[in-house]
Amino acid sequence: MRDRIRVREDRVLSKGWSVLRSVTFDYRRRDGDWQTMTREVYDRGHGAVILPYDPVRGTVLLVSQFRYPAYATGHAAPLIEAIAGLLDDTSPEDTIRREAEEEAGCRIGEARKVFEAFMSPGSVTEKLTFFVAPYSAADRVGAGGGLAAEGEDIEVLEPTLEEALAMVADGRIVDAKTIMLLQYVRLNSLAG
Ligand SMILES: Nc1nc2c(ncn2[C@@H]2O[C@H](COP(=O)(O)OP(=O)(O)O[C@H]3O[C@H](CO)[C@@H](O)[C@H](O)[C@@H]3O)[C@@H](O)[C@H]2O)c(=O)[nH]1
Ligand SMILES: [Mg+2]
Repeated sequence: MRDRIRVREDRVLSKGWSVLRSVTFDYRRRDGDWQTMTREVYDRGHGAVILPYDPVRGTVLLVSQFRYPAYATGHAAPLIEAIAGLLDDTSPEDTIRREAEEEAGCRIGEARKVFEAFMSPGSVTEKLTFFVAPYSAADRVGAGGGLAAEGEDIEVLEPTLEEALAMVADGRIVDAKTIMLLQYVRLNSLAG
């Protein structure tokens, strides 16, 4: 694609927690014609996400937390999600270990990377790296809850995989990364 894209202007519209740019570029269509377009691009870095599953008890570890952007669209309940975090200059593997301890008080042993995915590629640069890992009750070494100083107020949930999939079906789980990992664990028969 590189010979089909010429960036004309790259302008920062907003630089706060994240960076919002407006990029104007020429794009050579498949039929050879050039077209100029402008796209807003939201950059908040990359992230990583993990779903710990207990192969013996058939449970998964999830977290529940208030998400203002979801609330603003009318989703009043806290979001039930897989454990996730922004990379903050660390590798995806180190990030999911740190986040599993901080958010869910869970020590992660061997984690398996299962795929990477852009979650909203029309406007958001973020790519998520997805992991699963077996855990047992003995790996729950802390209370979790997240970092209160950063505004995190996280509840740890431990449903069975069946219960979690039922929550996807009835709309109690509406977070894409979480649905993807629950389905991965089901498709690969990892948690019963
Ligand atoms: N001050 C401030 N803090 C923010 C802002 N946005 C996020 N934060 C804080 O930054 C921290 C980010 O926490 P992480 O656990 O590292 O990230 P996350 O919010 O859980 O993000 C994960 O889930 C997202 C949603 O699915 C993913 O987009 C992301 O990649 C990651 O996987 C939280 O304390 C959050 O409150 C902001 O605009 N301003
Ligand atoms: Mg998080």
